[in-house]
Amino acid sequence: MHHDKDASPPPPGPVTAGDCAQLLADLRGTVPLVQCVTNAVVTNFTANVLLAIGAAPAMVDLPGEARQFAPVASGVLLNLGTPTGPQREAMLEAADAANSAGTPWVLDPVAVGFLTLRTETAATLASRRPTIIRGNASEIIALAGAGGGGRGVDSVDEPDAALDAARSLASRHGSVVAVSGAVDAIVPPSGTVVGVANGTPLLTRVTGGGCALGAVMAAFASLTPDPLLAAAAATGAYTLAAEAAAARAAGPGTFAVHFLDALAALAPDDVERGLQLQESL
Ligand SMILES: Nc1ncnc2c1ncn2[C@@H]1O[C@H](COP(=O)(O)OP(=O)(O)OP(=O)(O)O)[C@@H](O)[C@H]1O
Ligand SMILES: Cc1ncsc1CCO
Repeated sequence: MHHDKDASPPPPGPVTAGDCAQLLADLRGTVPLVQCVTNAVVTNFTANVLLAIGAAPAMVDLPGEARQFAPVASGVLLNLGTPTGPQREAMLEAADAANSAGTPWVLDPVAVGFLTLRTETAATLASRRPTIIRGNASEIIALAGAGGGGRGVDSVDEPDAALDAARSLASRHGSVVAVSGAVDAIVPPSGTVVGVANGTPLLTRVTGGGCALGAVMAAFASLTPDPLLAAAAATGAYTLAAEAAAARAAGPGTFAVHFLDALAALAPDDVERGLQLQESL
């Protein structure tokens, strides 16, 4: 793709493609250590995605160990996909330990709404002020208390409908809220919403497409004090790699394999050239 810097329009908002590209370069230089308390379905995929992009995964999800690890981790992901009792305990202690140590952390409220246990746990975790809350439209609407949730782990709502819910969640908890969809919306506690228009529907045809993105956000959040930039840069790098993989894939199976290759091959320059940021959501 040809890109002429001089002919580019001015950056669309507080986040620029150049800032996102630089953050990917920083990630490669830093190799952030990401503690994941995540679901049984996506654990292996998530660890491989982190390794492929240039981070280091650690699936430390035992009570007692989770609080010990969070202060030494670069970033923490708490994902409620298959929330066993011990995992819920581990998440609560990891959130507290991360907050005490200043470790950024990401909450992914998978399938909240209809299911009481995870919904209550998600509300408790949200009140502990995650750095970033990441979910699909139905999850964000349900966590904000505005809807009943999706169909299992999948969204039945459009991201547009989730924008108001995301704004209210973001200001309530002081978190950046990232809503995934065809255009991902990244919503700060106050100020301008950033849209990332990159991506491919194939990301919704493999399990963990959203869950692994949460882990990548935790990696990026360790690199900057600006969680809006971190969430946008993570989403941009992730969805650009997905586009490259989709161009080579025959279907979901080969997509997943090509996706790991594309994450590893993605260069900061690809982000600078290919990122499609939007401001007016
Ligand atoms: N229609 C679409 N077109 C392009 N990309 C999409 C589309 N829907 C989702 N995506 C991308 O897929 C990724 C995962 O989003 P999705 O909404 O599927 O998450 P999720 O439902 O939480 O996933 P999961 O629970 O399976 O991990 C995001 O990066 C998003 O950009
Ligand atoms: C399929 C599934 N069920 C619980 S968690 C999960 C992974 C996608 O969120």
